[in-house]
Amino acid sequence: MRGIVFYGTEHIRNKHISIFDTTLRDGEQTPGISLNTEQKLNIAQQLDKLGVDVLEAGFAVSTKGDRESVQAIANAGLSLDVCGLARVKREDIDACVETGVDMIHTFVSTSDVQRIHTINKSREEVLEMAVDAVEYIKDHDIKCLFSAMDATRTDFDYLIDIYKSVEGAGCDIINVPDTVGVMSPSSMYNLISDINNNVNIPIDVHCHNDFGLAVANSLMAVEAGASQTQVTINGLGERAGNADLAETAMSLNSIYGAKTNINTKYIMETAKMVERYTGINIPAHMPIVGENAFAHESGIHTHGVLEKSDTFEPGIMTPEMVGQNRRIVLGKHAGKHAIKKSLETAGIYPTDEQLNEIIDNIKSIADKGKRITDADLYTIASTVMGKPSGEDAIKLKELSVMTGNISTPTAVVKAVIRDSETIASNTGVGPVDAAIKAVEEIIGEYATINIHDFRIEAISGGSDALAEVTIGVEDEKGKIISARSASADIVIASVDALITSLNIMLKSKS
Ligand SMILES: CC(=O)SCCNC(=O)CCNC(=O)[C@H](O)C(C)(C)COP(=O)(O)OP(=O)(O)OC[C@H]1O[C@@H](n2cnc3c(N)ncnc32)[C@H](O)[C@@H]1OP(=O)(O)O
Ligand SMILES: CC(C)C(=O)C(=O)O
Ligand SMILES: [Mg+2]
Repeated sequence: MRGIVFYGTEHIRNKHISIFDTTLRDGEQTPGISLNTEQKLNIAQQLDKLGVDVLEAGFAVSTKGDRESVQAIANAGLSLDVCGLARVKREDIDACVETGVDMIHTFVSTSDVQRIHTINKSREEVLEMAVDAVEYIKDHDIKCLFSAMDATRTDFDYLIDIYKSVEGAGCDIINVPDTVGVMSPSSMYNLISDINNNVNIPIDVHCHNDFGLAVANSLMAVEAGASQTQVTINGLGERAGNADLAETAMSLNSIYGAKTNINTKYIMETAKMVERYTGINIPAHMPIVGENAFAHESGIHTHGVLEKSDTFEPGIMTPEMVGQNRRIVLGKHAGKHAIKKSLETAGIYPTDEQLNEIIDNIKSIADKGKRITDADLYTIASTVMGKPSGEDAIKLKELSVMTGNISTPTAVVKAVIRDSETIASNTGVGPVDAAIKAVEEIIGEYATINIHDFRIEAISGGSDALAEVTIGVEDEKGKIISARSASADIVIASVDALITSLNIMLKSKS
């Protein structure tokens, strides 16, 4: 049942749209990001697995490192086309050619504001430079993509002049960049339709997100006839970034019914890899890949979702399709259906009266602004139901850490696990990391630790503040088990929260 989603866009249905990923070029232009060759190669291999058609690997002339990365990716035997960026300069094009790329993306400013204030050339000179660059690329028998930079602020007649000239010079595909993200969706539709009426080669679009319209503008460009869109993982890129790959590809796939080569089940894994390498966190509410994209807390929603997920999810896009998990979160807005289900999943069956008391307890904790962890839920339930929650499998006996400016942070953990005493030590980037790794070491044969989230908050002010740590550990089935602990010692709070969630995990396994 697709409701009204195809209304007026039937012409895109089943049309193949090529996905051009520029995470390693425009994405890396995000202020503060620099990826090394190994990271770029790993991302390139992941993007190949994801099914991207063209990958812009970098700007070869810009640094030695970029040249090496582009070369390594071009020679990695990937199935996608590897593209390198070049100004309309032979030196830049030569640098790309030497790396062995399949495609060269050459660009020049065409808007008056950029032409006058950045390259200081007349319109005629820019046109000549563009044609010369395209001819030079084609002399090397390499696919050529030409971008009229700042196309969306360029005089239309001149823009058409330049696109027709590069087409005449043998260019394979033209790109229409909305370099500073100023288009509205309907203006983008009209512009691409008009360009499409004037050229006979494929059209690609590159939209920036200054007004949050990058994905909408890319989709309108496709509606108007563009056959390729430029995107980045997690929407990275200059300023507010570029159109996000996941949002663009999933909209094309699920809303329009268009065809892309994207293997959507790898979307989440790719987003997480790029998050890890770049250090730019994915916001919780980001569509598709955000932690909350398929999470439900409100009672009315969770009740519906537990009955049938389509009630409060798009339905045409499920978490499974994109490698995500659906989560039911307990908190201020939770209702009895969700709380009952969460307890039943752990084998806890309260009476209606007990359930009401558990709900009251949860709501009063949540009203104080606290998150409800699994550990809170089970503690409340065992108190209300008067049943001990069972013996913990892991009992911490000793924890010691050594840290300082000249010593590597090291932790030693001693614990009794299912009646046998174990001791382990490990090092880390800080004392908390070292302690968590030492726990990982002792627990190794019983469970795999996959920490999904980790939050530290100071409860009071001052250097003697209580640190509150909330930890979420993912089990083998993708279920996240959360627990919280507070202590004046941040390492003790972290280890305690971790061991509490592991004990819940082990109880549910036995
Ligand atoms: C919208 C975009 O994303 S475009 C891509 C932007 N990406 C980057 O700039 C990242 C990598 N860039 C770099 O490492 C450097 O800017 C380089 C190596 C390319 C050039 O560095 P520099 O020679 O130090 O010049 P600088 O960056 O200060 O200025 C840009 C130069 O390129 C020229 N230029 C800019 N665009 C073009 C173009 N498309 N074609 C030809 N020349 C161009 C400018 O006129 C200026 O030349 P000038 O030095 O003769 O005045
Ligand atoms: C190089 C070009 C396509 C670019 O990144 C832009 O115009 O934003
Ligand atoms: Mg850009």
